[in-house]
Amino acid sequence: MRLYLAALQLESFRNYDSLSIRFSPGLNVLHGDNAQGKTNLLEAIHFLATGKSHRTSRDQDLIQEGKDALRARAEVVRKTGSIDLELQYGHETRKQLKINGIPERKIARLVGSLAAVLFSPDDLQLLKGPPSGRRRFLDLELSQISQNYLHHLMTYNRLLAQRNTLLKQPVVDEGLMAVYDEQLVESGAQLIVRRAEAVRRLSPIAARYHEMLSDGREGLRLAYQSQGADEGGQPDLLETADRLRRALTRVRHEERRRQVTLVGPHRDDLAIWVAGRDARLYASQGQQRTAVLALKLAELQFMTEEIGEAPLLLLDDVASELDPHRRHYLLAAVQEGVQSFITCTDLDDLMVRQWPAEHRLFRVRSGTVNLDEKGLA
Ligand SMILES: Nc1ncnc2c1ncn2[C@@H]1O[C@H](COP(=O)(O)OP(=O)(O)OP(=O)(O)O)[C@@H](O)[C@H]1O
Repeated sequence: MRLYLAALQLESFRNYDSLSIRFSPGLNVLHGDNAQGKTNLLEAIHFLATGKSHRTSRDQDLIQEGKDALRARAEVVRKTGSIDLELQYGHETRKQLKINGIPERKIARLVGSLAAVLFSPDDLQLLKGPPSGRRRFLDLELSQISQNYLHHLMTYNRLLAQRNTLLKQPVVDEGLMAVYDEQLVESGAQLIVRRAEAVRRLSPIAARYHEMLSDGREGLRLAYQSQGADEGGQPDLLETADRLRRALTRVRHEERRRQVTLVGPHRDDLAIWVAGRDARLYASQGQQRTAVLALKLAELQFMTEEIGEAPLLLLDDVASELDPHRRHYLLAAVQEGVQSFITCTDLDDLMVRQWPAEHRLFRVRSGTVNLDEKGLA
């Protein structure tokens, strides 16, 4: 089973003035020159799935230049029925969510409507880039399958910001600090336990994909690295909270000196080993591509298992970044009962002959999207 996006409407979103479009439940190819709006379209889908853009943390950037507010609306088909999802956001108004026409107070209520795995050229930096990218990879995946996780993540981030502000005061209020510490430990332990469990499950799935992609030559292993968890073990909530509490006590003086919170899930990392070596340090270009692809395919499978339906697969110009062998595996995933959206400037990169019958080809040109009736034939 898969969930799918049947229709999308945009108003004043990036370079889309007004757009209304219906998609294939199978493959959707978005073809056009550079800077026409292909990525903006995937960004809109990601925005509806997660409440956030995948490439900016500044929501204002999404509003069309010269306009006051944007609107994005999706018709999502799930096995339980269809869902009408709407997000509005303005320079003067905060983000507003409606599900089936009913306003929801919390954006976190988005979880459970639309889910997506996005793969863009930036992801190729996942291995060699800073740990924040790898934490984000885990957070995005878990936030989309669990409202509870998203709730803890938002709580943790808020507490962390408050605690860091407190640490910067000339005189630290010890009573308040003790309260923050306890709350931070509580939500932090939740994040660590959920992330570590997800990594434990992702590891063998990613290893399987990796083995296929490297013709069985190289093994891949993932581990969650945290001061609050045993590497590889299955952490227990109380034990993790205890560890975190002890770690906070240990770094107490150092934190006062540096005026920032030094332990917790915001400092953790996802370790990736390829052929027994730390890929974050040693992976070659080719090894990085293979490992990232294996991670993304594993994410898709893991989310499918968790949600009970395959999420959307959004591929932003990645086919051109991969060699034919890796591309073949990626495109095979596209055909296995997943609704996918692929942007490209050159259709030849997509190995058109292998495409399933259930597809639509769209031409994207300066903020307009037109269905090409001939399709990929
Ligand atoms: N807030 C905005 N208001 C209006 N136009 C915008 C806004 N943000 C971006 N754009 C425009 O959107 C276009 C970029 O679109 P997009 O990033 O989707 O390109 P693309 O079609 O994916 O191209 P490429 O193949 O180069 O990635 C640019 O012309 C840019 O000026």
